[in-house]
Amino acid sequence: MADERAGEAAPLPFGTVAVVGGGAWGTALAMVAERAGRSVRLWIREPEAARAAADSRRNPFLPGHVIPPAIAITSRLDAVLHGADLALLVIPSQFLRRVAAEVERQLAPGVPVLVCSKGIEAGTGALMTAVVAAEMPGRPHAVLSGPSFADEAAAGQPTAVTIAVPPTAGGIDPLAARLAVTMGTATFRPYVSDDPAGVEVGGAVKNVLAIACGMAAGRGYGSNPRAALIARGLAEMQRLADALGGRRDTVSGLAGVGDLTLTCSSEQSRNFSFGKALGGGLSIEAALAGRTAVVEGWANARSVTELADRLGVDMPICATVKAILDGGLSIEDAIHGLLTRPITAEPWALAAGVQVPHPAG
Ligand SMILES: NC(=O)c1ccc[n+]([C@@H]2O[C@H](COP(=O)([O-])OP(=O)(O)OC[C@H]3O[C@@H](n4cnc5c(N)ncnc54)[C@H](O)[C@@H]3O)[C@@H](O)[C@H]2O)c1
Ligand SMILES: O=P(O)(O)OC[C@H](O)CO
Repeated sequence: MADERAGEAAPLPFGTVAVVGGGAWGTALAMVAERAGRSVRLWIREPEAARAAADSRRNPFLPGHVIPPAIAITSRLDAVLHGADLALLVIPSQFLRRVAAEVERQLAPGVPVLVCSKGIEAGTGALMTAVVAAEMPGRPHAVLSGPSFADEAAAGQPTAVTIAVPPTAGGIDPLAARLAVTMGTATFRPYVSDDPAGVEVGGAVKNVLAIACGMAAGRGYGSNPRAALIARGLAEMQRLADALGGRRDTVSGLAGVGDLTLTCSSEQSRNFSFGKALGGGLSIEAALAGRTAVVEGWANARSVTELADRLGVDMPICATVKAILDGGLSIEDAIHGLLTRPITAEPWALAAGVQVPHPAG
């Protein structure tokens, strides 16, 4: 049988990539793009840190890695964006709006942006692509998410992610394939999707659930509670994705189950280790002390829960993490509260319309 794709031109990669955000993930993605053969510039916000990284080829946010000399590093946003034909936005979720607005003023019209932040904005409840759509009206955009510790991606360990572009009438927008070939290498494999909402919900909610798993580990709990939090957390992701117009099935993929299992089961996760410190008895201040790296789940426990409340979506684990972080609930009371909720059925049974018998008394 003839290959239906025979004769189709392969998507062309973008040649010059501006990476806006010089934390661990921005630096790792700059290294991935350089490895893929792109001309790469990296924007580090703090001038002194940018100068030091340009000289030493090291970034304290991503210790243990040497940044290839071919990657230009500067704190001048105009220099990074000038002549770029793709910009990656790799900014902590609560700062993305301001940076996106600044990039919009300096980036040539029509140049696409790939959002690599994970989170939901506090106050507005906006997904990261909604923030970009608002601050960069009409600009083509996509989101990259999935199970990807910066350290391992920078080291060239096999990593798979999802790149999602808003749907078009004709299937997956060709921009997704162009972005995939721009970033893809034999060790970094993007899959494409037309469901940014589903992908983004996975990336935002897993941060909160990783804090919950960390808290359980810090309390000395073993594998049963962690598996329960992962599986029931997935149900919360599915409900939120659904309510935001995404697909439940998307959260079964890399950006949902993939990232959830990664961050909920590894001490490498900043969210998990923050939760573990709290579970071990540290105060929030003590658990955050000395950290320069972002703990997205801390702000996102609130933004996810507020969004869920507004949409009428039941997300008891995320709400519990928020209540603990707000200081109103002890971890013991939280666990008791989650385990003694009214009996319910698993999500597929509920989706099939199964009636749940209420316990007597
Ligand atoms: N680190 C990872 O392994 C990883 C992997 C995938 C996705 N992400 C996501 O990437 C995003 C960036 O995280 P990271 O790990 O690169 O950050 P990081 O914790 O390594 O570094 C913090 C970053 O925040 C920047 N920053 C601090 N204050 C700022 C402000 N007011 N305005 C703009 N920027 C400010 C700093 O310059 C620095 O680049 C997050 O949404 C994170 O969830 C991280
Ligand atoms: O270290 P964390 O918890 O911020 O997780 C990093 C990445 O999001 C993992 O995919």
